[in-house]
Amino acid sequence: MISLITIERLNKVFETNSQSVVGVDNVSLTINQGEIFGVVGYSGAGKSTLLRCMNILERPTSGKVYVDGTDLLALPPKELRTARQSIGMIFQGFHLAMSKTVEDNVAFALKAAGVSRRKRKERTLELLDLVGLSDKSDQYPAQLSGGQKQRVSIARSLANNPKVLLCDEATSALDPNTTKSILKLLKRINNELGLTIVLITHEMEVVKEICDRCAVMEEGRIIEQDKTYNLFASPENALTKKFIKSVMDFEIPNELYEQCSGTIVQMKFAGKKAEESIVSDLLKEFKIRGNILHGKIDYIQKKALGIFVMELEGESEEIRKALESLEQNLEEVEVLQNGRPVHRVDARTQ
Ligand SMILES: Nc1ncnc2c1ncn2[C@@H]1O[C@H](COP(=O)(O)OP(=O)(O)OP(=O)(O)O)[C@@H](O)[C@H]1O
Repeated sequence: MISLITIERLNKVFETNSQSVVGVDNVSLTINQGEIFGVVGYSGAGKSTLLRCMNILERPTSGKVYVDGTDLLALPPKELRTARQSIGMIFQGFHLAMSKTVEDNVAFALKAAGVSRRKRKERTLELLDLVGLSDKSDQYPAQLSGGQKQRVSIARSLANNPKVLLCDEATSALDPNTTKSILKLLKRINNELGLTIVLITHEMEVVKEICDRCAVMEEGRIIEQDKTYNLFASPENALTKKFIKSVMDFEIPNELYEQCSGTIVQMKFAGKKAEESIVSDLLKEFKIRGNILHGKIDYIQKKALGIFVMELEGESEEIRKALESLEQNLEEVEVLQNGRPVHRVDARTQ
C-alpha cells in the first residue's frame, strides 16, 4: 500500500470572540493511493474541518499534512496553489457559477491552470462525456437537477487530473436514487482513473455503498477506523455500533415479542458463514425448534454479512447448548427481550 495522504497529530482550534472551539483534536490518519476512504460522524464531529485541512482550505493550528509526499504546510502560497490542483473537491451545495454554462463551469478550472483554449474545449467535452452530461454542455446550472449539478462539479474537479478527490457531504442534498447514481459514478472514476477519494458523510449507507475503509469521528477525534466490512461485522465503539444499527438493524414489533414464548436470538453472520447452513445444522444438532422472525443478508465490499432473528423453542438446557454453539461460531449473538439484548457475546472477529 502506498500512502497518498498522511496526517500527523493534526489539531484545529477556532478562536472566536468569546471562546476557543476545538474542530479537530489530535488526528493522525493515513489514506492509501487508490482507495475510497470515508469519514463518518454526526454534525459538529469535525469531519468538514478535517477534510478542509487536507487541502489547507483550513489551516491547522498544529500538525502535519502530507499529500503525495509534499508537506503542504511548508509550501509558500504560490506553490500551495499549484499543489492544490492535484486535490479536487466537491461540495454538498455544488458551488457552481450560475451565470456560466455547464461547459464554461468545467473549462474555468482549466483556464485557471493556464490550459490553451483548444485543449480546454477538448478536455471539457471529454469530462462531460465521463460524467454522462455530453448533451448538457450549453445549459445553465439552474436548468439542471441536483444530481446533474453534482456531475458538473465532479467533471470540474477532475479537470486538472487530480490525485485525490475530497467530497464534502457530496450526496447529502440528493434523494436516495440520485445518491446511488452519484456514488456509482464516484466508484467508476475511482476504478477507471485510479483516483483516491476521501468522502465525509453522516450517512452510514454511503459508507456501506462505496468505501473501502472508514473512520468514525466524534468531538474532533477519530474513535475507530477499519476496513468497512470489519466495521460492519464487528464494531467496537458505542457510536460506531449506533451508526451500523442505523443501516443494519430491524425493529421487531413489541406484539411479536409478547406472542413468542421461546428465546429470541439475534445473530450476525460474517463472510462465508453468512452463506453456510449454520441455522439448519443447529436445528439438527440440538433438540430445539426455530422460527425465523426476521433475516437479511447484505453485501459490503462484495462480502456477505447476514443478520437473523429467530425464536428458539425447547428444553432450557438444549437452548443453552445451542446458544453456546452459536456463540462459538458467529460474530455476534444476542438474546433479545422487548427488542433489547439481555445477554450478549461477541464471538470471534474476522
Ligand atoms: N469557522 C469556524 N469558526 C468557529 N467554529 C467552527 C468553525 N468551523 C467549524 N467550527 C466548529 O468546529 C466543530 C467541528 O465542525 P465541523 O463543521 O468540522 O463538523 P462536521 O462534522 O463537519 O459537522 P457538519 O456536518 O454539521 O458540518 C464544531 O463545533 C463547529 O462549530
